[in-house]
Amino acid sequence: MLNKINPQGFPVHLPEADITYYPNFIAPKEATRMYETLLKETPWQQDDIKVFGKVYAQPRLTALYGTNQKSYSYSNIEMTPHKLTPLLQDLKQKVDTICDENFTTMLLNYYRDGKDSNGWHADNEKELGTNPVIASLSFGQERYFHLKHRTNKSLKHKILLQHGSLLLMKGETQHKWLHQIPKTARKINGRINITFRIIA
Ligand SMILES: O=C(O)CCC(=O)C(=O)O
Ligand SMILES: [Fe+2]
Repeated sequence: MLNKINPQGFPVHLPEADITYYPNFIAPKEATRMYETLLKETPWQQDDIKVFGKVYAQPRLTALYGTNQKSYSYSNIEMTPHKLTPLLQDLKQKVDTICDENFTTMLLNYYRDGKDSNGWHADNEKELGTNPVIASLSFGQERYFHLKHRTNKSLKHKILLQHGSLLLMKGETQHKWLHQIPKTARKINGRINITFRIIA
């Protein structure tokens, strides 16, 4: 199945970041088949998160998968990984190949509609090590991915993450920049995103 990826990537030119966007990483028809499978076979969960001492239901559904049993913690949530499905193994192989990495951990996010979102953050948890490599695969509804520099407020950027695309962030990106998927008032369909991470 490794022939099915399109390795054409475009650098996203931002200071103190190392980001590449592969708009057609997976062909649309195959990406649609994958979306349907992920939607159906994933044990989606909705966790509570604590923000400034108040408890909220996270505005999206998630699931964690891993090649090891190492848990992943963020926003006071600790997740233990499920074993990879055949589809996730295939996707990991494709993403490992293009990134020249050996990812261990996949965090799946399901944004059911425009009210689901992911607030400003960086993927800089200590289990990811320094300068973590994060690869992000998108399926379904296109959503904007916003980036803002942590200290230079004039530096911001947005990327429309299309169906079947891959976004690769590495180097100092997580230390210097924050990212989010904002809510939208538009009436939109669901989107599934998979971030590939390495937890040693
Ligand atoms: O949904 C996305 O594209 C981003 C997900 C994300 O930033 C994360 O899971 O850390
Ligand atoms: Fe993130």
